Amino acid sequence: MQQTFYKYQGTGNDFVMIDNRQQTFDKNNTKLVASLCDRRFGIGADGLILLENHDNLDFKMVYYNADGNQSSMCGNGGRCLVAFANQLGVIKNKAVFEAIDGLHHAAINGDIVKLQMQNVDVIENHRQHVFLDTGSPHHVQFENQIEDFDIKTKGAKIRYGAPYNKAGSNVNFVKKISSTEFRVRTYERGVEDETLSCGTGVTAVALAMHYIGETEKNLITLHTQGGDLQVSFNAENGAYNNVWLIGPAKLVFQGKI
Ligand SMILES: N[C@@H](CCC[C@H](N)C(=O)O)C(=O)O
Repeated sequence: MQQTFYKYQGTGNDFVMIDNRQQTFDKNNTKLVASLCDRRFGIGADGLILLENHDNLDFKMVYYNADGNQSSMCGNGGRCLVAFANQLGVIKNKAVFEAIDGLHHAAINGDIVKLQMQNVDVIENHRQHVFLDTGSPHHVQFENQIEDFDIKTKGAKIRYGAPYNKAGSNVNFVKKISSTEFRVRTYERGVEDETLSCGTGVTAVALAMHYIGETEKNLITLHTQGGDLQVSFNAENGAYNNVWLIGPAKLVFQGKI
């Protein structure tokens, strides 16, 4: 049976979207997911997302990295899924859905999708980096030569090294532009390369920069390779709530597999 797929992107972080409300997709087929995400032999994407029915909420998000494995939360993917649900008529401009890290509220206005992220109350401030989990694990460190830097090699070394080892972490390199603007490049676990943008990654950078005193603002613009995102939050004694990831999410094309 042929299956319709949709390709979405959020600041260049791109995803294959499948409406799996009828449970027609072969969910445990890692090779199939990886082959659909392959940029030469497949559709090409950083990840694949299933939109599924939920008993009490608008829908459920099931996220796979480009390597074909289910993974932790994807912020840009969540924003793209909200745009997809809106396009399908599953929601009308507002959503509450379940992802692997819990419940998410979201709102869509034109191309702009606002996604509420999980509260963060544990942030590790190490000598050379900050580590936190914003739904996915993120290592954050400064890099002044950020424009001219081998993200893939340097990112992989950190991602596979101690203390992360096989389970790994996403790795974000940051340059401060001002107290409201930071430049970010991200090496993504499960893609095992730089992606043009990472939603949980820029969220981690915004909270980390506030936590270590690089900013006192609570609305931060993050410049990624694929465009600009914003993160807003409330800070209370080193803990963060009411965290929102804001930016564009767009349909690129659709087809049949
Ligand atoms: N692109 C993502 C992050 C996806 C999850 C990540 N690759 C992992 O396995 O931790 C985002 O926008 O948040």
